[in-house]
Amino acid sequence: MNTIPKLTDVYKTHPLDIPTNKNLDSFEQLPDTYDWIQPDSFPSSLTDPNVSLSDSVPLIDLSDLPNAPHLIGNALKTWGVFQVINHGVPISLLNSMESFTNALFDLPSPHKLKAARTPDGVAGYGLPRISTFFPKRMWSEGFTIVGSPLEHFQKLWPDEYSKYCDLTEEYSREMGSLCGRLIWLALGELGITQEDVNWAGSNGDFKTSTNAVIQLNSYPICPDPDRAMGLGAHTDSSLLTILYQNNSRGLQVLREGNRWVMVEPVNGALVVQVGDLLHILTNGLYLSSVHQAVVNQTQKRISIAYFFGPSEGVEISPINKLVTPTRPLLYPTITWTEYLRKKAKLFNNTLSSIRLCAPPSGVLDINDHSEVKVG
Ligand SMILES: C=C1C[C@]23C[C@H]1CC[C@H]2[C@@]12CCC[C@@](C)(C(=O)O1)[C@H]2[C@@H]3C(=O)O
Ligand SMILES: O=C(O)CCC(=O)C(=O)O
Ligand SMILES: [Fe+2]
Repeated sequence: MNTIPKLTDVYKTHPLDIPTNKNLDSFEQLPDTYDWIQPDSFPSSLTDPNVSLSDSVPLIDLSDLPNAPHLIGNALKTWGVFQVINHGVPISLLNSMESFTNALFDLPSPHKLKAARTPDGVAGYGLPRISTFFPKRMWSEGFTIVGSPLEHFQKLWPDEYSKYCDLTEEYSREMGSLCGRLIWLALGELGITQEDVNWAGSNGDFKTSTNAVIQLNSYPICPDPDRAMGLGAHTDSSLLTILYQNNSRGLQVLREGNRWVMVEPVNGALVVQVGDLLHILTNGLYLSSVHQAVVNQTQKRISIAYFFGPSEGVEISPINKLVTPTRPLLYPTITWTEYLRKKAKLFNNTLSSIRLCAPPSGVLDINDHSEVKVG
């Protein structure tokens, strides 16, 4: 019998030793290794007067029925991202997670390194794996949680680990149920019902058929933010990602493949982004959001990403109903672990590498944007 590869084992075949950042707070000047010079070749609405400021990421009120589903469908077809309010996740829980995230990154460096991610592991403290695809260092640090964080939290907080375990568990539960709701609203807009998604579980609650990864990000104050980059341009591999960025700017999304738009923080709002697997599931109809995080000189920033994806054994392929003569099958069948393995090698070229035919117009080809110009 074949054993199904575990999410925590995806990088076993492709280990990478990524050095962690020095204490970034100690720099008064931007070291050359962090100088991206031109972070990207696209104009940004912050710096380029020709980029319209009215072009902003849709903000959707989830309690606005009957309009919300249609607004979500539109946002995901044209942007691949929206912000949501009245999402049902208690604000107090978001605040607690934020305090916890700050507490984690405020620990002294040698202490954080007790929970360092190993070269062949997924979970733990360190620079995100994608940093190896960029010639310069990213101005950030991260902590990845897959399954139970118990072992790592015991090392970080020998006395208080259990309250932090409970907190992340509650956060996962709330985010998971929000993701389930959002996925059905989004798929409903494409005429998809529960019968069309055989892996969603008997009552369509995705409970046993999904897996989640939580990524905590920290972006210390940067002495020269225009030359630095917090997290380089990428798409998420998930089905859906829910990002909490509280009141701090930094997240930018690529609009129509040619300009960066800042996702302006809205109190209590969550950012919802399409990941590569939902793009595959919808046969390219929903756009996988290309995004990056920039840094600033005035306040440190944290963000919390919740990646919602299918369980280890679940095979994702474009939903039959979304394959038509005018919209031929765009992607093959793939599991999350298989996809992550490919992504570890091909990064922003992964989607196009598995594509079965040329995409219809409207499907963003992130291929063209994977190259970061330095110098
Ligand atoms: C389940 C996931 C999702 C991962 C890989 C693996 C664990 C960590 C996630 C992130 C977190 C930071 C950005 C990203 C782009 C990265 O480098 O690591 C994400 C990546 C992905 O969405 O591809
Ligand atoms: O910090 C942010 O705003 C973006 C984080 C992100 O894109 C990620 O963790 O995948
Ligand atoms: Fe991301």
